[in-house]
Amino acid sequence: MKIRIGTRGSKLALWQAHHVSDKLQKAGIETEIITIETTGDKILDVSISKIGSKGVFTEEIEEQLISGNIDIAVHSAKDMQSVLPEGFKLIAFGEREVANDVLLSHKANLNIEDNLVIGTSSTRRIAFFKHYYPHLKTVPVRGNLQTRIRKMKEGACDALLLAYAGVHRMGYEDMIVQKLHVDQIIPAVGQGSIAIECAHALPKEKQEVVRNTINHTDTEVCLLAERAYLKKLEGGCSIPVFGMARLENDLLSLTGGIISLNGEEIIRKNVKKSKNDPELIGAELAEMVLNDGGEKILKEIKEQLK
Ligand SMILES: NCc1[nH]cc(CCC(=O)O)c1CC(=O)O
Repeated sequence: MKIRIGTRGSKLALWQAHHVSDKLQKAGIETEIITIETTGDKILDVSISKIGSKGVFTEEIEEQLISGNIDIAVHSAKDMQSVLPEGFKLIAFGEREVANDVLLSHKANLNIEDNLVIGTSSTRRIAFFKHYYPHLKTVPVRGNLQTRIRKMKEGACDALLLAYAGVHRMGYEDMIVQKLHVDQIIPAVGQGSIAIECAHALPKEKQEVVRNTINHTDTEVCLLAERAYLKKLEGGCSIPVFGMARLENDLLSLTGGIISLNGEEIIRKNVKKSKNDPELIGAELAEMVLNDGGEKILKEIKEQLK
């Protein structure tokens, strides 16, 4: 059996594809990595929230899954919409890394109390920073990690706000100047984990081999809860919705919410229950968040992003 793995061409995406490929090879399975360029990779000058988040990084990859050119696609879990297009599913989640965000800079001795310019295009990060660090200015910086670092060094900003997972995978840990705490700057749903997508039509034996080799059960339970929450919030990646689940023995603790674009209003809730039905926990959290002011914030954000 040979598994053909589709991936975007960024260094981070390739790292993730090779990570999955190595695991499959260690399990005795032959692999091949196929790089696919997506619309999201081509459009670098426009913020993702403006080109529309739906599938800009996935559409071309899904075409290859349907045509059978590739068997599976490797993605960052947090880049995946909560509802996949008809005919596709996620069959495995890789073990999650530390999920927090970090500030990265080429300048030593930066202090978050200083008047820094922070590079980020994420509405969630911008809103959280407006809330907790109102003295800081944010500027949009797009592109893959290497491009963003180059733009920072050229003077676009003092520091970048990024997921630790990507920074770690790319080996830029020595540039981390501050770790943000997950209880304060709550990560995006799925942050730090890898998701494997396939077409429903992929032969069952291949699906099983991939799932058995790659899936990390504890991570999967957490991500099912988080993604069920995201689904109810109708959160595309441009909506500052956040959520992170953790296992505490047999209990699943899911904290999540929504923050207004200007950072002024935050709704943050927690549901902790038996891990047996993670999707129910996600749905329950969504109901609490929506009923307790989240619905109003969500409506306002959709108006503002139009
Ligand atoms: N939105 C881009 C993206 N998708 C996944 C990661 C990092 C890796 C991960 O969270 O798994 C990043 C970069 C970032 O947010 O800093």
